[in-house]
Amino acid sequence: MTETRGATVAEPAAGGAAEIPRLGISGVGRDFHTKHGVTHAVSGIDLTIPRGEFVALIGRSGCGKTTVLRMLGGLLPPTAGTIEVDGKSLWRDGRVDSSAVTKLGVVFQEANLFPWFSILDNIALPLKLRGVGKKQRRRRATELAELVGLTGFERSYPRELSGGMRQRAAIARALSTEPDLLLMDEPFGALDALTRERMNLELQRIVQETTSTVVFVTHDIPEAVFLADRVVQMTPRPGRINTILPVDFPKPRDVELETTPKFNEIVRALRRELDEED
Ligand SMILES: Nc1ncnc2c1ncn2[C@@H]1O[C@H](COP(=O)(O)OP(=O)(O)OP(=O)(O)O)[C@@H](O)[C@H]1O
Repeated sequence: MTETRGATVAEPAAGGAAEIPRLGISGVGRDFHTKHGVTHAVSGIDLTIPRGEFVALIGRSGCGKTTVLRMLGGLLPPTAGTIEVDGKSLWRDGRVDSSAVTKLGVVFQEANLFPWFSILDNIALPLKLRGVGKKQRRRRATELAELVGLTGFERSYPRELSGGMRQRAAIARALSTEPDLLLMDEPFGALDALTRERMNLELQRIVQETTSTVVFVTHDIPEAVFLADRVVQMTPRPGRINTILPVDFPKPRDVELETTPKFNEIVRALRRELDEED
């Protein structure tokens, strides 16, 4: 296990050739101008994420995690730096490149399903918006419902499902367009501990089956260590990267991992970093 402070970790290139990373973040910052003055929410973020990597973003409330995710998701333009998806700029002159944004899937804390659509229609909605024919999108949505363990609930409505099931439907919807990059902001934050543990296992399986690259925001340090290949810890005012911690436990990981001394040592090391901010 190596530790890197405030640095970009260069990725080893396969076969010696320089591989274009899935995500290249360079010098990214975001200021907010309000009537009370300027908030430097995020500053000098450098991070390179290769294909297939799972990166967890942790840090105290207000350190800029959501701001970073919104910039990566094409929802908020950076005021400094560049973001590249597969080597292509996501933002140009404050405007998002629509061809780059099609490579992204986003899941938030709230599932945000449409209550008047069935689960199948919710999952298929992004495909409908892209003009995919009814038969094809229903077939794909049915496959995705199976992938996230919702077979048998395709005709149900969101209100008839539990919070965990709704979140699984939201993940299936985000995956429907086969995104190259899945961005998740506290997706399991509203769930009880047991459901959250189950969702972590499910997410791990789904990510392995779809070979997705993931940026996952969480407050929960054990959750971050359980899921991630690297944990990126941010500090506030302005939000910066403080530590990048590789987590090299083999995958798939089992919940038993959380009882091992090495797992707890990593969790404690990250907690210490957060405590040092006080
Ligand atoms: N639209 C906005 N206008 C003004 N300030 C903002 C805006 N959005 C975020 N901020 C400020 O930017 C900083 C970072 O906020 P952000 O929501 O990204 O933090 P966070 O780490 O995601 O917090 P939490 O863990 O509580 O969700 C905060 O100081 C916040 O007040």
